[in-house]
Amino acid sequence: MVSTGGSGPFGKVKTESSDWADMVDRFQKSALDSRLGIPLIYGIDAIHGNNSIYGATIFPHNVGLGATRDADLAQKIGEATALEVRASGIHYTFAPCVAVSRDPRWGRCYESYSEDTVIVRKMTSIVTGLQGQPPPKHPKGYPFVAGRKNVIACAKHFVGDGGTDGGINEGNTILSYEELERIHMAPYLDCISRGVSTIMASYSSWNGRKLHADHFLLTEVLKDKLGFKGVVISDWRGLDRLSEPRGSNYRYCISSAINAGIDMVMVPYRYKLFVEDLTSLVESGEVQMARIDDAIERILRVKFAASVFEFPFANRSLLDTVGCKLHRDLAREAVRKSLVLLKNGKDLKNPFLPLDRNAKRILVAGTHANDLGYQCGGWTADWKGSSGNIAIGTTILDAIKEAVGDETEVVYEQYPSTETLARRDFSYAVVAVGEEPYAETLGDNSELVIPFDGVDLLSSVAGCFPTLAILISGRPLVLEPWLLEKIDALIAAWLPGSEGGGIADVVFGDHDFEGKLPVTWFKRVEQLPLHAEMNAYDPLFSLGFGLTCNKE
Ligand SMILES: OC[C@@H]1[C@@H](O)[C@H](O)[C@@H](O)c2nc(CNc3ccccc3)cn21
Repeated sequence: MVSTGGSGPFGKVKTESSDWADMVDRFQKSALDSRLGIPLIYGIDAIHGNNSIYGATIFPHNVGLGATRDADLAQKIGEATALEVRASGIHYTFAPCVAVSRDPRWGRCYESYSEDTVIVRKMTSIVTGLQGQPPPKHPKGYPFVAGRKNVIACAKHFVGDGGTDGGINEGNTILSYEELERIHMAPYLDCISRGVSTIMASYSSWNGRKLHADHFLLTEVLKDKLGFKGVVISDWRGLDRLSEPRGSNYRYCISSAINAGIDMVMVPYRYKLFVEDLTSLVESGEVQMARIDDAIERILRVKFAASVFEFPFANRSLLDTVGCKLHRDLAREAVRKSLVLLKNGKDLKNPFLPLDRNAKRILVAGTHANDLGYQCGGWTADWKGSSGNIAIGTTILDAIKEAVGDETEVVYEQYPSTETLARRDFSYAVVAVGEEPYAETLGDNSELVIPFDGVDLLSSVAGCFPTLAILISGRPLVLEPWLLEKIDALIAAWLPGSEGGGIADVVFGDHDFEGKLPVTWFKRVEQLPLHAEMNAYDPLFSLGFGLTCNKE
């Protein structure tokens, strides 16, 4: 069973882990009472913590983790996420996304660790965190889940989801097989070596062929050549997208996908029709029983590996791990390490950061200074996320207030008034601007400008006071030279999640900046796609760029 887009226990807005455990266990009891008594697995998109559940630790989205390049950190985040997911009775997360995002216009770029395959490959360590470390002699290609504190993982979306033409979500990746293998397929070999239990097919196409119906890539390459012995799962209504109009000729769609190598299908609505049609296809011989046997064998293999036969129900002893200090401290460390310092002072001899925590009076402003939903981004609480107190955590404003000295006055105005801008008694200003949360195609964007009049806000404040700009976004956005000149310092904070304290830790000098750009920062959208492998590479900030505060 699958929860997507915020679906969960009925009747509750801020559902908690125990509510989910109650719900999943009820479904599980029905499964065990069925004819064969085979336990179900319950899946959810726990992609930056157990992000659908209120009170869960919300980690930075993958683009921020890519800026850390820290494989050990990613593994620890996987371990923490697995605990919080199992506490809610859920066995399976549709994570990690190992897309190699080659164009920031893509609405899912923040789910990708990097435009650089090497960085994405490094961050697949999260699979080991989620599932556990396979023993040395574990057979290659076979799924592995260590125990009740681990979850079934899902590498997605196979293959080339981040390489579509124009960054169009669910679009077409136009590459030779060699380029597809080198750029987009490489991280899957690492996931398979780590014992990943499932791999999700991409909605996108390769050279005009839909991945969900591509026998060559799903079976001949993934299963035969790479030896993957886990489950290939479809995306949500991925089969419906195999025909036009979407969902028509469903029997043909089912036949194409199952024969291509899809083993498990996400059918949220028309599941009865699915069962009828597939049964009919097997009876007619259009789908061979051997294909069904292969799919069932893989599904049972994952369920046995995940010990759901032995332990089908929620492990409620883990409930006290949800949002615990250990996990929040880990998330705060991840935030610290993800921040990329793009500008520090109007000349190198006068660095602007770290800020004076004992300044007399500071102004905090901007749409993203006091909005937990904005700093968490999409796939938080529900599918596309939202503004407001949708999680438990610390906003940038909260963090600044906690970090400054007792004598320091913090004045907060989302949009500073003319009276405030006319004052001359602020030591400096911190202005947080950025994108509103988005998911999938809703995030496709070819302008990539800072929304909510963020540029005007930055300009008006920086025209009055020394100003640190913090950009909360899933990707690089347009930064005009005049604006860069006007502000005193600039941090790319990506989508940091619940622990805004990590930003204050670095801004006030308790820790230095470590983050390096995981993606190219373009000058103009007309340059796109623009990545470090290209000959004509003229970015505003290169892949790997990032300043530090210390002199050496
Ligand atoms: O949530 C399940 C999957 C997810 O794992 C995939 O990465 C993603 O491509 C995906 N998209 C949908 C469809 N999105 C949706 C959003 C709100 C309500 C219903 C469906 C589901 N899923």
